[in-house]
Amino acid sequence: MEKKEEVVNQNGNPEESSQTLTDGSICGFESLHRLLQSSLSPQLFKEVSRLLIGLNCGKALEPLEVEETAKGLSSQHDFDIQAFKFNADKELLREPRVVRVGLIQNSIALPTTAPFLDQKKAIFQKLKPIIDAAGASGVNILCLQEAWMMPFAFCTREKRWCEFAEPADGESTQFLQGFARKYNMVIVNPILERDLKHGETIWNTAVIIGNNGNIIGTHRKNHIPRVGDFNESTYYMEGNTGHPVFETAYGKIGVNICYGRHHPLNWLAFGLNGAEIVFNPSATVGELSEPMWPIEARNAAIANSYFVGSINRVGTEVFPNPFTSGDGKPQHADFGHFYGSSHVSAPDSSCTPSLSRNKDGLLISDMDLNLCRQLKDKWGFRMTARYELYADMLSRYVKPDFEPQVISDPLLHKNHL
Ligand SMILES: NC(=O)NCCC(=O)O
Repeated sequence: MEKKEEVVNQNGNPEESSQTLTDGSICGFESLHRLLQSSLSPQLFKEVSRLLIGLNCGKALEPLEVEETAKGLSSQHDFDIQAFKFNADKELLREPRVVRVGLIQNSIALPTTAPFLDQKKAIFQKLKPIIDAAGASGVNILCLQEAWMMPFAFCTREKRWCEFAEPADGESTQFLQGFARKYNMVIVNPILERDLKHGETIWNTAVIIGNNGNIIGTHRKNHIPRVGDFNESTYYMEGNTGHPVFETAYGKIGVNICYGRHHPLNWLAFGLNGAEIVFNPSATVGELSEPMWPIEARNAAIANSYFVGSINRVGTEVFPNPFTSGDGKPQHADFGHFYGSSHVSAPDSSCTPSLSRNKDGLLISDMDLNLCRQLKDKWGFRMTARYELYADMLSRYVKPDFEPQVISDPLLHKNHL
């Protein structure tokens, strides 16, 4: 993205103009990475990048050439494509296990006032060329954003948005099954699920579609936000599927849906079940969580010796009726800006630059899954974790008679005067 005309304050620093607020950019740049690249000398940028996004096998992450058909689709349909390669060290007894992973971030396609069926169809249409670009690029595992098949209406608390919920084998899954077969691709399909066999209850679910177009299984979001406008508990309950890891043709994958990323034990459980890649399909806004976004994902990748694919939707979704969330803020009709910034984090603490903050995009990453075990061997986190200490602590903590282990200074309340 081109740098926009900059508004500069008296100290010579760029100032937030109304333009930067409304177009979702950072002072006219599509991402922090691009801002730094454009503002620093090449030498300084290299050094800042080393610290900010780390090194993979001692080197800056390798960019990959984007495939021609995919390039054509991206310019025709106005979405970004970026591609990178995570290497692992060469091993003597194992061949490299390189998997190509795709993440898609997007805005909704029609205003939230349009008829629901039109909105849904328009999102499907919008996604089609982006998924085709992933397929043409040879992506093996593709993940979409949280509840990609609808506007993220959970701020409103209006029940009519429940109409978007669909069975795990419903329309969205059927739509994606075609691509899975066509491109021999595993697809992670995060939807608002209606469970027909259990009284039509609603869940926030990821359906895992195998590369033969079959449904391998589902995972339901474990942790539900009750923060700011994220009134999601109005719509669905805490998941009942545990922390499944799905063994696919291309690797063992788990899905930690959105707000679950704030819970280290949630990440841990997917790791203990053997995940090599954990996807974090999300919907979150700048004002609430942007500084946490890159840190939590990278920390999870490091602590659990797996790759993390973080995806966030893009844009500002305005709803027909204003709402409040009991936080004293004036009534408003949107969540704020969904800041995109999808990226991949690796167990060696490297990560890709983020996709744009304000544009649809496809991020492609080749990852040698051998890196997971190499990092386990190097750092030994699994071996030094002392799980038994924490199992004991937690089993005591969940009992009603738990007493925190606090040793007070006996002189704490003594009057020294
Ligand atoms: N969708 C969702 O869980 N959003 C919560 C906001 C956040 O965790 O940043």
